[in-house]
Amino acid sequence: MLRRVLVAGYGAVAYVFFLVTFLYTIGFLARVAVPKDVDDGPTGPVWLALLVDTALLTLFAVQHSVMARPWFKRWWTRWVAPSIERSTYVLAASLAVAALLWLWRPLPATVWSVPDGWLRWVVWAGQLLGWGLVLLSTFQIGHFDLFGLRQVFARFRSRQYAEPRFAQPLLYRLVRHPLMVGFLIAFWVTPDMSVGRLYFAVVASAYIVVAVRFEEHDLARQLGDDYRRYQREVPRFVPRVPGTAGRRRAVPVEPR
Ligand SMILES: C[S@@+](CC[C@H](N)C(=O)[O-])C[C@H]1O[C@@H](n2cnc3c(N)ncnc32)[C@H](O)[C@@H]1O
Repeated sequence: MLRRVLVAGYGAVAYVFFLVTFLYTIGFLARVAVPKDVDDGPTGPVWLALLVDTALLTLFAVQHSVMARPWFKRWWTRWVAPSIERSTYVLAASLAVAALLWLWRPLPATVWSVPDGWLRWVVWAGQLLGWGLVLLSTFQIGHFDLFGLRQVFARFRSRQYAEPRFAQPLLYRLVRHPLMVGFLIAFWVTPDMSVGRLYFAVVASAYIVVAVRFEEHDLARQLGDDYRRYQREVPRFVPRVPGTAGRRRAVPVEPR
């Protein structure tokens, strides 16, 4: 019983830590309601800021991509119980984000700034829409599975955990990566773009473009022709314009 309580507690702590870093990231990029944002921090030579920021972004990218690979999961679940595998991944990812938020070095020179007025509010709304899309997408494919909570609570209740099926809810019929589209919108749609924030947006976007290829490679291996058909039917990031020749309905995909 104690072990099951500890597992559930560990999952809950990992989830809360994720929520805190996620909300902080929104404030960090928006420069709202956080003590240290993307344009704050120790100043110094540009080369040092670029070096530190690149190292922080690389740490996140390597952690996120390596730990998500099936071969890595097979390897480390020899030591880490499968019920806390996802929570540990979430904890590691949140630690990498926390390090980035804490140690990020600013390059505050302005690239663009939208003057006060209605357009500025429209741009803010666009950024909020991006974050909303991120959150909504997680719920479409199983928010509590993605962040490890269902796994630890299945263990707590001594139930067998079943991975969610490969789903094609609304957003996933429009594009294959709505969650990443949400991030791209949140990173780029901003009324105030500094050099440091632009560097963050460029590197993070490049990482997203590479990371989804790894994810698709794994999904194609798991689901075979069904996934390859889904790739043909549904665009990666940009929805098709209704009425264009390429528009077709997505086909059902077998469960994972
Ligand atoms: C962080 S989520 C990102 C999902 C997707 N790349 C996106 O941007 O919306 C990554 C996890 O989602 C899973 N996944 C991707 N597409 C899915 C779908 N249509 N249904 C269920 N799970 C999916 C992947 O297997 C992976 O474990």
